[in-house]
Amino acid sequence: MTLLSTLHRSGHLRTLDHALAESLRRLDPDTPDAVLAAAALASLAVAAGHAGFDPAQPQQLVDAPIDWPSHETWHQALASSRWVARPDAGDTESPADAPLVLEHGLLYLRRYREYERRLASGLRRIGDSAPAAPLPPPAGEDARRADGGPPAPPAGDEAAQVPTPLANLFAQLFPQAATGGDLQAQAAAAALHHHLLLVTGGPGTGKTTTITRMLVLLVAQALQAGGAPPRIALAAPTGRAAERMAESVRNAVQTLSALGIDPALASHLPTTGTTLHRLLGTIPDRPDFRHHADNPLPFDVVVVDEASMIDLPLMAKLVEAVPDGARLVLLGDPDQLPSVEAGDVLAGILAAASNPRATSDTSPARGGGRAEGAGGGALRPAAHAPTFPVRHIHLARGYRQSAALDVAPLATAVRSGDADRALALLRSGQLSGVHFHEGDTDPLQSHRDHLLAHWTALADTTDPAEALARANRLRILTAVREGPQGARSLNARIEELLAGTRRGAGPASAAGRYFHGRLLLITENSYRHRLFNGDIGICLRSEAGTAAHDDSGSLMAWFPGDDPHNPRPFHPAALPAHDSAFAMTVHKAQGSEFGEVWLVLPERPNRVLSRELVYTGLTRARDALHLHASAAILKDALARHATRWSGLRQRLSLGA
Ligand SMILES: Nc1ncnc2c1ncn2[C@@H]1O[C@H](COP(=O)(O)OP(=O)(O)OP(=O)(O)O)[C@@H](O)[C@H]1O
Repeated sequence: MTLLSTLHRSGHLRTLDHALAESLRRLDPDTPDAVLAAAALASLAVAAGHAGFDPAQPQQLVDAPIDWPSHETWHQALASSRWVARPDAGDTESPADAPLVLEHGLLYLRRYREYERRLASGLRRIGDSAPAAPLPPPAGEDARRADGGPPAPPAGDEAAQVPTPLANLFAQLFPQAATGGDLQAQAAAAALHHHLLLVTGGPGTGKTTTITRMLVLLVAQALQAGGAPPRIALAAPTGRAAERMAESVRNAVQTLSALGIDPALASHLPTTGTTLHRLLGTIPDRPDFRHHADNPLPFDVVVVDEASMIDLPLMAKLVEAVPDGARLVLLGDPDQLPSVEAGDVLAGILAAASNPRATSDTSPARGGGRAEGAGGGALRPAAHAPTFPVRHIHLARGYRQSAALDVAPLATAVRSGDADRALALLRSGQLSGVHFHEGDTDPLQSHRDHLLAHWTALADTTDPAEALARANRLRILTAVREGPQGARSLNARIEELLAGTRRGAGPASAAGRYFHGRLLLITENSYRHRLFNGDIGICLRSEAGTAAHDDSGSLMAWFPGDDPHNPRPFHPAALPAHDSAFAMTVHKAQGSEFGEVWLVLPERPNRVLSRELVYTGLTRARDALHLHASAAILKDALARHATRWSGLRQRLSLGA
């Protein structure tokens, strides 16, 4: 049997993957089996979140006892195939008549190779655009970049090089900066010198606070130069994340008056955030946006939160829409799961940003081979000038103190894969708000009443904004969608339970029905509805319908809009693809926070389990964390990194 049919018959390929290979065979019946199978795997790889397929590690994509061709065999067949382009230079477009591209050891679907190329070139364009007031190179030091670009200050020195007219304001904003070592101050000062800035850190490390102060500095700089204040956009991949970011910025602005900052400066800061889709301008039924290279965004500074969630196509389109001379500031937590869709873009940028000769204080690269490094080190002093014009500062100190929840020590152990420490912390019961239900993988049985009380209470209100806010007070998060501990089966059970409650929101037969209080999760992007993968809504009957005993036609599904106080109603039958959202996967919960998180890991080992998944899940909790898992599964998860194949680091580092 050929490799293609082995993969197909064993159910490892999707219809789409197999159809691609079959169409190549139809066009040229002499196409070798190795090429057909690799084409199908390149298509499957994208669905698994990779930018391309690595023929040296097929078992990472398909975990089955298959007699794989050797890497050399595969490479030779691909390199000599008419379907596979091998561009001479990384920054040139690959020919449109070859659907596959072999580059940096990966086999790409052409479209994804082009996204990666366009992203790399867009990032370099932004980083290369000279700052408004370039700094002179420090005496005696060759600060010229290796690629001959404009002078860049040595990493870590920006806080000491704030231009004199801004020095007083800077000292007010960052009182600790004078003593040195204030990474928040360095990040803000870096924005004065760099157009491409990456500020990373875990929850509560002050990323938004820092960015707010950085924006005040940029406003002051523009005003002092006699210009208009910069036009600033705040954006995030999901509506919820955008809303959270804007709220944090508003909170940070309030603290400015205590520092004696002129309120007139802060008045130029935006008070609302937007999703990336809205920022770029969706066009109904099309994946393109209104803003692109030829119609750039009307902003001078674009700040994007939750950058780890952004996939390759979206990041490429964003970067191309950033106008020449504008700044792009990416905020994110590199220890979180990579984006659901293809990419792991943040990891690629971080890996390119970290200088191989610089000292790094933390995480080893995620996975091996061509998987990108996780980045995540503290400020990395450069031993020599980097070729990729980006500045990366990692904020390590947590500031958010919650008397209710002390999850930080656990998050640190999980992030570093220290299972013994994580288990000791969990078993000690000493972390406030953290509850370990060891060996109990069914919270619906062990904590039925508590959980049901939350969901039935959702049906007590008919005010959509209030209901959406209440819904966020508790969420079950799962590692997987299928299986007994998967989101799908938990949702089905929850709906059955709700159907049986007296006050209950649920219908007699829950499956597939819309009922008052049902939580919905959108599972595809719909530009027409402006509803996107991961958006959460709630079904509510109108005031009149509430008294009725049946689910009358007045039931609508409400989703957050631009204004959090004014959710948008949709007729349930007209919604894009969706599931219930009483329980949801950690992947879908990225960018959101919930009061109580009930994190349920599966009973059996699963390749999807990783330290990034557990870290992302537990850092979604604001007030309480309940972890349902066995010690063995937790150990298994923490031993694994979520790896992705991508050539972005090579493109950015090599300039190709
Ligand atoms: N240097 C600082 N000194 C004291 N408090 C700080 C400092 N920086 C931030 N904080 C406080 O820590 C809390 C978290 O800050 P912030 O919201 O900026 O963090 P974040 O990294 O953006 O968090 P998240 O990733 O969860 O959105 C806020 O209450 C903020 O006021």
